[in-house]
Amino acid sequence: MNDLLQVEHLNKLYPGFTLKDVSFSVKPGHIMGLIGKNGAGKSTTLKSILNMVRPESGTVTMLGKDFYGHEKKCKQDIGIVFGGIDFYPLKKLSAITAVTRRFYKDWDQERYNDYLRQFSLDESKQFRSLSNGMKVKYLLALALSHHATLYLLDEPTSGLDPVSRDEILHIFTRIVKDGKRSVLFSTHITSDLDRCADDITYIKNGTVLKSADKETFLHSFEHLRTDRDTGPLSLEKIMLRTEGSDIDETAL
Ligand SMILES: Nc1ncnc2c1ncn2[C@@H]1O[C@H](COP(=O)(O)OP(=O)(O)OP(=O)(O)O)[C@@H](O)[C@H]1O
Repeated sequence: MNDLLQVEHLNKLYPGFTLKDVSFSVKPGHIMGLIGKNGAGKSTTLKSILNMVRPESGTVTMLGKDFYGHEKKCKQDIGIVFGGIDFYPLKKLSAITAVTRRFYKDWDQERYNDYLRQFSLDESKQFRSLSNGMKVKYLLALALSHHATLYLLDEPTSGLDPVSRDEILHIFTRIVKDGKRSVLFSTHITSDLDRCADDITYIKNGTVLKSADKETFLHSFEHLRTDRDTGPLSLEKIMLRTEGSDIDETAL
């Protein structure tokens, strides 16, 4: 089966920041984690893929189609979550859902109601009155309720307590289990990826440092290991050492 997402040579120029030649692909049945420190370009990558910001160049093939040429059709088949966007802050959840539901041909009200219950969401509340974690859960409930094939999620677990994070990671694992769907999500919480990711893409200063299946990825950072490391390096250690901020606590 073909990759569900192929990103090739994506470039986006902001004053003071450039996303440079970003390429990677997501296989069906896989969960890919997008890591990188604050300001590395994770959100810009996801936004450029989705044409939420217009990239200078590059191609995005989604579910076998050129995304920029078939945006409307492709969007039916993808679930998207972007944190930090308080759209319709004064609207009640029920009103936002009513608009969303109309957009998706494959909207599944029963599944949506199940997620409302599972996430303890009250539809009569205004979006702005939700806690940050509840906002993320609500956006996830929308993204998960129209039988998408590909999920593109910007920090979907940030702001969630450990129990809720666990719940969400289980949902991701369940989604990809049939081998036909995929999840791409950015995160700072590398332990979430230790637990559920098949593949990792590491963005540093706007470029892809490494994109590979987790085993190959971890192996390619073996050179960062020191004599004091007993086991393989965790993703967190890899990031800390790559970014040059791995403080030796025994030296303090
Ligand atoms: N609309 C914009 N105009 C100008 N610069 C922007 C814009 N959006 C993002 N940037 C810049 O692009 C760079 C990458 O930002 P981005 O949000 O992609 O990083 P990130 O890896 O998602 O960071 P974080 O982990 O903090 O969310 C930053 O320097 C940011 O200031």
